[in-house]
Amino acid sequence: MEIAKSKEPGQSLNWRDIQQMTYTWHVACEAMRLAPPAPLAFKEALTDFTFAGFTIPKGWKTCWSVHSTHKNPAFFPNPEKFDPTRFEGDGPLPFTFVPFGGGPRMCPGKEYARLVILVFMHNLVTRFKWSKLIPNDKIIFKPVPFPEGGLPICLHPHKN
Ligand code: HEM
Repeated sequence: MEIAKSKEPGQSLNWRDIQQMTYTWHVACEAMRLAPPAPLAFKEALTDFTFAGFTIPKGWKTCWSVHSTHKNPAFFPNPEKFDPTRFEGDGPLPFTFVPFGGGPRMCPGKEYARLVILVFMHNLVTRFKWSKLIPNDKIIFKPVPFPEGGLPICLHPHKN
């Protein structure tokens, strides 16, 4: 809300504002941890390797799960709890929070996605009060996250 308070009504966000929206981004990250928009991705093994006692031969197609990494209690204690403070300080260990993948083929759209998400959240919060019409609408995976009831909401514009 610091950024929202510093703006005149109708004044647009600038790049410096975006860089300072740390808490908002932590909230978005925690939402993507619990419901990763891309919950799995495919890779081809370039060499033979062993993982968790399984030998994966070169050339095999593998599927890695963002979802199970994000729910691993060794990296995210009490993993079902929505807690944006997990991202404070140094945040999660490298390659444990991977909604955009990791390594050389990491999502090239990450920064653009961050920009769009932050601008959307800023405008939603500063312009509207909103409420869910289905209070306990669940997120289901088929295989991407989807609100079971379609997440209808009621938007009430702020007075000023
Ligand atoms: C919240 C939004 C987004 C999420 C969660 C997301 C997630 C991902 C993930 C998990 C991968 C696979 C990375 C890997 O295999 O290591 C990926 C790849 C990719 N993403 Fe995104 N993405 C998002 C938005 C975007 C946007 C906005 C663009 C383009 C403007 C984009 C373009 C791509 C491309 C081209 C690849 C393939 C990269 C490659 O194979 O070298 N993504 N994304």
